[in-house]
Amino acid sequence: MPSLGRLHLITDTRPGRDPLAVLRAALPVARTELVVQVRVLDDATDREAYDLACRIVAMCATYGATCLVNDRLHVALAAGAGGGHVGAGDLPVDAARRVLGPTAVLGATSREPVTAAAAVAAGATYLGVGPYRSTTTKDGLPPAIGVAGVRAVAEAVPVPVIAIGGVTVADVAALRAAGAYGVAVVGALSGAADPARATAELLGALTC
Ligand SMILES: Cc1ncc(COP(=O)(O)OP(=O)(O)O)c(N)n1
Ligand SMILES: Cc1ncsc1CCOP(=O)(O)O
Ligand SMILES: [Mg+2]
Repeated sequence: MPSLGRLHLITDTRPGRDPLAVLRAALPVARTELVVQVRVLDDATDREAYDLACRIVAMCATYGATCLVNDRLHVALAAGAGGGHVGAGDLPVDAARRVLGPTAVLGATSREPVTAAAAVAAGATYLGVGPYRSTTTKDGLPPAIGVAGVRAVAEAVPVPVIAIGGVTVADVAALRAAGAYGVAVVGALSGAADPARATAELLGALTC
């Protein structure tokens, strides 16, 4: 299984956003430390998801970065991605593992230690833990878990914990101190005036 990058960039495919431009800026900076998660809107077709995933798989390959696909594991397989990410409304983790096979990267969403440990037992190789803070990027999220919530999960599992939800560069030191291995972001890169610089700042905080 490949080692996991610490900076997870989740594609922002909302109207007016340009996920490929953000990726073109981030990839040369973060290279193997970048994990790109292809996340499309619910109303996107599988064809649209597949086309985007294929482009991102190819871009990642140039830099040794890992591409994962959110939710749609058949798209991950078809596009040759390194794995996928599932949450409560998606395939259960054990089923996702069967779909992806034994060597794929498989992320699972978790917000507390008991389900986190169960996800690892079912085959998750990392956990997306949050929301750390409230965020406007996704509707309908449960309350933020903060640093204490991230720490509780990190202490309970032997796999990398990736904190998600409203994460900015200013949060990274505290999250790392709480046991997070890395962070997943949408807005911190997609909304940045200079995504290359924002990538360098996040990476610096993650790897110091
Ligand atoms: C790294 C990471 N962590 C959590 C999530 C959220 O996944 P999920 O709960 O399935 O919600 P959607 O992203 O599918 O709306 C994630 N995608 N990545
Ligand atoms: C998909 C998802 N799941 C929990 S928070 C979130 C969105 C994170 O986006 P941002 O980094 O802009 O808060
Ligand atoms: Mg999901």
